[in-house]
Amino acid sequence: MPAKEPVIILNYKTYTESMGEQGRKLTWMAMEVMKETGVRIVACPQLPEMYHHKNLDIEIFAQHVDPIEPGGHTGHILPEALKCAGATGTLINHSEDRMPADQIRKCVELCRKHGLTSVVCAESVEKVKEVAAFKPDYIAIEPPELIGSGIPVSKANPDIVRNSVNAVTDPEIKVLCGAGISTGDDVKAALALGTHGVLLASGVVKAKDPKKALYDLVSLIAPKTVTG
Ligand SMILES: O=C[C@H](O)COP(=O)(O)O
Repeated sequence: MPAKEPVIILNYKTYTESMGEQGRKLTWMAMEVMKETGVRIVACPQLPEMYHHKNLDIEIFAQHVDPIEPGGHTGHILPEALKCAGATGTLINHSEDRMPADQIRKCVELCRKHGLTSVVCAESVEKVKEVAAFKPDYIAIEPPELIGSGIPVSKANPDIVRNSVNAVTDPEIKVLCGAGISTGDDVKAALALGTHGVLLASGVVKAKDPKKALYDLVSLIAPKTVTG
């Protein structure tokens, strides 16, 4: 299995480029790059397709979970069902799928109960502080205005990343950053600011050559020589 840190979380969002067979290919590419370079990569495929990514040698996180117990919750996503589908973790409160603070807290608690890794997204340092009280495994700071922009948060707004890292005093909680990350340089800058990795999507999913983009992404942090 991959090295412990840092982590690259690749969110497939709902792009057509990450759907169906293309989505499966993307997961295989991520798996190959991870094996070859030793950098931990986590894939977040589209939820209805999670089963197609099960039992591969790569961690799979969901893009969302709901704060519910088994029962009558039509259309919702049950933490237990994510586990059945092969997920070992989930994003919570992504910028494109926000939830109120009490629901975030409940999701984190349910993740803990069911052994799922929780990655809570936050749009500001204030939100980082608020969700840190819920003790998720990861907090990803993502300024919404930079999401999908190709302008990396680690270079465009290093202060929000640095301040988020400093705001989390609990050593058990790891801080990631996301928005506009697409190159090895962007990842290196994110780590230099004290993060444990990045959360990204379009820089890889929408790249002409996603495998090349993945190799570039890990090129400056890989413990093994990158040949791709
Ligand atoms: O989940 C990923 C983030 O929203 C960042 O998206 P992006 O890499 O396309 O900017």
